This record gives sequence, structure tokens and C-alpha cells, in this order.
Amino acid sequence: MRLIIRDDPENVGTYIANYIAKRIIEFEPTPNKPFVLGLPTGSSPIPTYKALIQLVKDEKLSFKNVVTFNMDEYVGLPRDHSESYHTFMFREFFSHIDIPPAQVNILNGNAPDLIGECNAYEEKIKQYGGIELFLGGIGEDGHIAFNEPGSSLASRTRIKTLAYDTILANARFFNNDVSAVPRMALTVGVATVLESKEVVVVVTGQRKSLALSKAIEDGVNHLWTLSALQLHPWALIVVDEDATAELHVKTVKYFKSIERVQDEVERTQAELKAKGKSQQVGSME
Ligand SMILES: N[C@@H]1[C@@H](O)[C@H](O)[C@@H](COP(=O)(O)O)O[C@@H]1O
Repeated sequence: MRLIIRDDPENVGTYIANYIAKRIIEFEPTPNKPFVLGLPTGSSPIPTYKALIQLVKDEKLSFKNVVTFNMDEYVGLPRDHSESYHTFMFREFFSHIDIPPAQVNILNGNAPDLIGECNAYEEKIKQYGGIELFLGGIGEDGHIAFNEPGSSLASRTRIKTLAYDTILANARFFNNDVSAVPRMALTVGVATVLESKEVVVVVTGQRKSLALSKAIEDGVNHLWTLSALQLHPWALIVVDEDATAELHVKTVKYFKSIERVQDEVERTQAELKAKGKSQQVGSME
């Protein structure tokens, strides 16, 4: 697992947006071989979405051959409700980029057969050959998607009753009216996320700092479902300084030193590559 620390949420957003853009561009997606991207809601990914929108506006990135799968959706909230994840995603992201709406997948929390809806979602992900990169956020209790504390780490897309902590945390989006927050959601499972080729998680703000320390400094534990990422071969968590408040100093130093070394290696490789090219040109002359 890698941990990248940036000063503030905006720099976290820029880092992740550039990272995702690089992945999509290197993948060279086509209509027959689209890049499959998993996406979250919440306030934490908004700076990332803003930075991605800017890259599309600057014509440095296109989502024409990208297929998306969202992590979760409330059950029973009308699709056009201002706080449905469907509305959120189009308002904050999809309406501002060049993705064809038919390539957007969001669970339908009003489906007549909710279990069937969840199973079909898993099936559709499989048909695309799995998710290439899943971007996620976490709740204050360390949940990823809506995999609340105690969720099976082998869970798949399913109906989930929300933890009281999550209902309280999300009441801010419902005029602080706790009774207006839906009690259930559909969510991808921990195993659905772990099966993605790569997972990138955004964690910002001091209120997430305990969850971050539990997830990376303690063992794998179903009470902090983000900790399951320790089992993933290609996981990256990008955080701001505030989110590191509960980490040990040596943990922060360790991950910062890894990033420094990594940067040095990349710089050296780029220099060698450039040198090799100029030597090749020299030998041809
Ligand atoms: N189901 C979503 C999660 O997927 C998201 O990660 C979390 C964090 O929200 P925020 O980024 O606003 O703190 O909110 C909800 O619980």
C-alpha cells in the first residue's frame, strides 16, 4: 500500500485527478476496450472531480471511452432527489465531462427487485472484465462505499442497513434532519472493491484521521472496512495533512520517504531514457 500526503484537499484532488488521467491515457481505451472506472460520492472526491473536469475542458483527457460504476446509492430516495447519488454524480461530475450517459452505471435504489439489481450490477462489472481502477472515499467509521463496520470482507454488491454514525454524518446533506436520511443503501461489497485491479482512496479532514490510522496502522478488521485494502496488491491512499493527525510520526515519515525515493527513481529512469535516446541519435549520425 502507498500513502501520499498533500497539504490540503485541493492538492489531494489535483494529485488524484492527474493520477487517474495518466492511467486512462496509458490504457488507450477504445469503444471495444473501454477503461472501467469505479467512482464514489461524498464531499471528499469533489476536488478530484473539479480537477478532472478541468483536464477535460483543457482537452488533456476524454471520458468518451470510459465506463463508470458508482459505489453506492440510497434505497428509496427518488432518483431525482437533490441528495440521491445519481443526482450528485451528474451535478458534480458527469454533466461537465464528455462521457456518454449510457456508459454511466449507478445502482438503482428504487428497483422493484433490489437483490436482483445488486446481482445484475456484479454481473455487468464482470462482463466488462472487472474494474480497472476503483476510486473510493471513506466514512468517519472507516467504511468504504457503504460497507459499514462489521461488513463481511468477502461481501459483494448488496443491500446494507446504514450505521447510526453514518446516518448522523450524512444528516448534513438533509438539512441536519436525521429522520430524512434513508436507512438503507445498495453498495458494492468489500470484495467487489478488492477485485479491482487498482484501488485509490481519498481521505481528507481531521474527522477521518482515526479511521485512517485504524485502516493502515492496525490489522485487517471488519470494524474498519477500509483496512481490507491491506490485502490489495495495488492500493493507494491519498490524504491531506489533517487526515494524518492520528498517525504515528514514524508512519508519516515512512510513507513520505517512500514517495521521495520513488520520485528519485522515476527521475533517474527518465534521465537514463533521455540519455539513451540522445546516444542512439548520436550513433546514427
Ligand atoms: N457512501 C458514502 C461513502 O462512499 C463516502 O465515502 C462517504 C464519505 O463522505 P464525505 O466525503 O462527504 O465525508 O459518504 C458516504 O457514506
